[in-house]
Amino acid sequence: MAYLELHGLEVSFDGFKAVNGLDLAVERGELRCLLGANGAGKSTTLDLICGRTQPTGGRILLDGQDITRAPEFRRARHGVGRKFQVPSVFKELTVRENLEVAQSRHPGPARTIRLFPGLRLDRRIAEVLEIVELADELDTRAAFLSHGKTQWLEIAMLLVQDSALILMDEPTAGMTIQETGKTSRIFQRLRGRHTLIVVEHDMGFVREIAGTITVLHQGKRLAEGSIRQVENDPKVREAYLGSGGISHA
Ligand SMILES: Nc1ncnc2c1ncn2[C@@H]1O[C@H](COP(=O)(O)OP(=O)(O)OP(=O)(O)O)[C@@H](O)[C@H]1O
Repeated sequence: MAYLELHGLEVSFDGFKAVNGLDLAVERGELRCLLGANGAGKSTTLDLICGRTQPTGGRILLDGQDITRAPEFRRARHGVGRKFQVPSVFKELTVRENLEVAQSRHPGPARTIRLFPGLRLDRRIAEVLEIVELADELDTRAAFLSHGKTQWLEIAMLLVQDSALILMDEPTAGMTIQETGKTSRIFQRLRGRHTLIVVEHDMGFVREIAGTITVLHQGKRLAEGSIRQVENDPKVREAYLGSGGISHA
């Protein structure tokens, strides 16, 4: 049994099936990319997994437990974390304060380390700051962070909550090439420690990070495999016909 399983998942908005019998299996520690043309159902799939949208059919199993009807807050307690395109950091708080607030929502054992006299930092926060390369911004107010750093802070907020399954919608949108490169390094560090499902249009980024890619089309799984396999899949080529192919999605 895979860590996350979707079986015949379905959601209908006024009769329109945005997700239409979707089957998906993601192993623990995997980094899975979801691709598909506009309107294919990618964001809606993330909404269904995190509980923001209730399905009209099918089942969602997380670590063997049926969470199909579980409310969003309970899924968050089970370790489902969602990062949206618009960051939800507290602009008036510093990086450190944002992480402390995030952690206080899901407190783990208190593990503090001494940085220098008088300043103690939770060990997990210190680890996460290294992962997202924000250790130098500890006392910077979030309002003054660049776009990329704000996105990494939000990822860090999910990490300090020990989210086991992290869902991200276009994490590199609006980033510079350098920021995208750094995001790819961050994701490589997360691989194996967290399970990630990433909706992304930037194919250069997908090439750098992806193991297995799932291509959605009209709310269903159209293809799955390595980047080479999906790029060469005739069904994928046909679905992207007119849009310049998957590399230009
Ligand atoms: N709450 C809603 N009510 C009605 N229709 C919706 C709702 N949410 C999504 N849809 C429709 O469902 C379809 C799938 O939308 P979704 O946002 O999941 O696509 P997507 O693959 O993420 O596309 P994009 O790449 O453009 O973000 C679209 O046709 C969209 O208009």
